[in-house]
Amino acid sequence: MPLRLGSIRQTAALCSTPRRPLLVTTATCRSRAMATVSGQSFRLAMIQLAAVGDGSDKAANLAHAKEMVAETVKGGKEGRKPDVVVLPEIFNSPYATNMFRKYAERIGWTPETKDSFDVAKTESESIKLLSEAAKEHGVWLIGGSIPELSEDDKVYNSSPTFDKQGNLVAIHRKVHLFDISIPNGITFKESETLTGGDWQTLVDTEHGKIGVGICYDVRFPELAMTAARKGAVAMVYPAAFNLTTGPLHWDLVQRARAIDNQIFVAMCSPARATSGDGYKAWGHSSVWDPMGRCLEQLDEKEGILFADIDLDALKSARAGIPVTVQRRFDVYADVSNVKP
Ligand SMILES: O=C(O)CCC(=O)C(=O)O
Repeated sequence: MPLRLGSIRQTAALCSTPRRPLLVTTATCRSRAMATVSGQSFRLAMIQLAAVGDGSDKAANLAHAKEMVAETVKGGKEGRKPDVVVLPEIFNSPYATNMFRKYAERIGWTPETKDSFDVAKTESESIKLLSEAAKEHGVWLIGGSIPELSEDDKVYNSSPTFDKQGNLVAIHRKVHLFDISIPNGITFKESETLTGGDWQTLVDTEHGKIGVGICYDVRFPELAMTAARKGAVAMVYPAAFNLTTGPLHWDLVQRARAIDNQIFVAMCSPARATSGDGYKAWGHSSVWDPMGRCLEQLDEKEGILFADIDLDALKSARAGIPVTVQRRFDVYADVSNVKP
């Protein structure tokens, strides 16, 4: 009998790179499409956050996230403050299709109005809290994801990114909804209550462009490929795989996106719930380098992961295996459709 999970979702590193300063690499593809990789190496931290209790108390989840961001900026054992901090998918609400609307918040940000967006005026308590955390600690914050209620009354699974001053610079609305049914495994249908987003998210930081996707988005190679072709040095996915597809695919999809595109790939999961009949996340938040090596990975428990994103690794991966200049668009189509 397939497990039906329509209703609820909710420290230790297993596998380790020195930092280097500025790098500018130019990669050319045969005939067209040039991607310029530039930026500074940086330290990434991901918080594998545990839901508080059964995950239903939004205020408690938010307070815990705030506490964990404050802990993370202390920089772990090495005491080195991260530049970019990431939270997991749907961290302020249970992960359940019938809960999203109840927990959804009006944010009021759109790509068109982003320059006039004022955090102080948003109705969203989660956005206010995350913005304050980013500003207080002076870090980039990819704020996991939260259910968002749009002006036209649709609900999205949305990942907000804040700069070091606390400005909300991007929102990625999960593009590919998690609708799957695996016999004797898991059935989940986000489209019961969610709408898919309709833009790609690339965040310009002083460290380089970072692409943001959410969980199931990782299964669509085109999203990562086009981000890389537009110059992204990393794809970061707040995520929450499950106990069926996690052991099979979690590592593989990240390695595949990393190797194919010669970029860093990171996925940040919630910690696995230890009780209750709610969604059980795979955990295992991890970071992979452009050669497909695991830089750091957690187990299933709550924890904080730190990884150095050394942009020289992009240069050497692309020099050693120069697929970026070996493509044969005279033989097959350039499906990325990214123009130089
Ligand atoms: O792709 C998968 O196996 C899991 C995806 C997922 O859990 C999600 O999109 O929330």
